[in-house]
Amino acid sequence: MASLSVDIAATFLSFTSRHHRTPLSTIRTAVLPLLLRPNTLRARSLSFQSTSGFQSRIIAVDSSKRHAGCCRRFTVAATAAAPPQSESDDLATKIPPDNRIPATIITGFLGSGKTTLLNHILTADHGKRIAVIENEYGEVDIDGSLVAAKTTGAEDIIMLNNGCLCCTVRGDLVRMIAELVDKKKGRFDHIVIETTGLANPAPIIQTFYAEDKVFNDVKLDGVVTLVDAKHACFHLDEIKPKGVVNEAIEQIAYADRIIVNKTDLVGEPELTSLVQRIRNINRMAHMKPTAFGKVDLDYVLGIGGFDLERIESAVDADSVKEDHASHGHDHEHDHHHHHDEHDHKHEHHDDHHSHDHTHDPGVSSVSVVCEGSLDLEKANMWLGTLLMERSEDIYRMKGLLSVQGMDERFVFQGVHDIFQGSPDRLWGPDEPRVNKIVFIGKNLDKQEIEEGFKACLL
Ligand SMILES: Nc1nc2c(ncn2[C@@H]2O[C@H](COP(=O)(O)OP(=O)(O)OP(=O)(O)O)[C@@H](O)[C@H]2O)c(=O)[nH]1
Repeated sequence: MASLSVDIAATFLSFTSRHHRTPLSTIRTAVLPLLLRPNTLRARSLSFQSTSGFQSRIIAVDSSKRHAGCCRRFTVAATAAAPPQSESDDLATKIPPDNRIPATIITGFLGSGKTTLLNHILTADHGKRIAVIENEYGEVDIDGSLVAAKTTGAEDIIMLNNGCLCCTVRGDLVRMIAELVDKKKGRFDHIVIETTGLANPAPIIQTFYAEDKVFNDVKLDGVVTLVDAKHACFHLDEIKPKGVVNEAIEQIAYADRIIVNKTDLVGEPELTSLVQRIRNINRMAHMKPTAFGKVDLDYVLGIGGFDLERIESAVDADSVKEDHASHGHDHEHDHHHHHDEHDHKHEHHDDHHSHDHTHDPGVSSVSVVCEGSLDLEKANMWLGTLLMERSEDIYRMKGLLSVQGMDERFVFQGVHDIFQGSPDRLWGPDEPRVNKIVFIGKNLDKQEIEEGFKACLL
């Protein structure tokens, strides 16, 4: 398994070093398939090798077809002239220039304030025309929950009812985005997707890469997670049966922006401890405490959380970005809102009263910052093997690397088995070649990651 992984990473990174003068806008992205299941090894291996003459490519795995071992391939615009290398090249397509419509995922546990934030976005004066996709269970009182949206003219409000985006409704999401784009392109500037409180964001994120209908027209701008300052610890502490995810933790782990909401209901010590706890899970996200979802709009829209061009700010692990300025204790509202007030019926919905204050989320951030240049082969071996063996546990990753022989910085980001990397700007003549990587995931061993990474340095 390791050698295949090495092939994949080596092909990719070697490529980038050969074409290091290609501007980022031309070679924007490559997504490598990391192999999760032995029965998919062969298919993906063959398809990858058949593209080895290409300048860059995307290979995206449709996770809904993972069991069947299916994979699809795209090639980048810059490679359009390359002749087909194999039968499967008829699936080749171009990466569009990045004027795709941005989409923001708003997630957060039940009652954390997602709709409140959405209403704030829709009523704020930002001049953007926003299409909203709502994912709710059962009958939805659209009049009640999105009054502001209706009256202030969200371009479209589409309901995805009776299911969770993380499972049955994903196909519907793809269809709805495709339909929006087909019928209303030009009439809206941004898509906002509000998930149910019990959704795991990963499959929704993957939809933006694995589904070409979506990928060609829409780019994921970011994941915004609402955290209920009053009840979050309760949910984070919840022990789930083996193999069942704690959605509250996952929603934090995948976030680009975390809004710690309902600060009017807690005191400073409670908030400080929650903020620290969130920070332990996700060191990359920006975090802002507030009440009633009141944040600046540019905090949640246009954040470029998946843009390679913006990796640097995310991997700057030392810059912990809490903004206490907006911590509003001046609100006197007493909306004691508990998740039990919701009557969502879903198979993931466990008995919230059974928690026992054990605190072992197992999800954390690990960052490594070190100066030096990486040996390409060793780095390939290490990264390839890590992703091969641990991609299910690695929720998000971002990195900025100095590779021996490359004049540019190499930036990458990923979500599980989706990996994107590209040369970035040139290193400055006197600029220290500092590598920075951050992984957010389950059961990460900081020492092992740090030692493994440092062993790749020359
Ligand atoms: N006190 C207080 N109440 C809030 C705040 N933000 C939202 N609420 C209230 O909390 C309740 C739930 O807010 P919603 O915006 O509906 O939360 P949600 O995440 O969309 O809820 P679900 O979709 O049911 O998961 C509503 O009654 C809001 O008015 C806040 O900052 N402070």
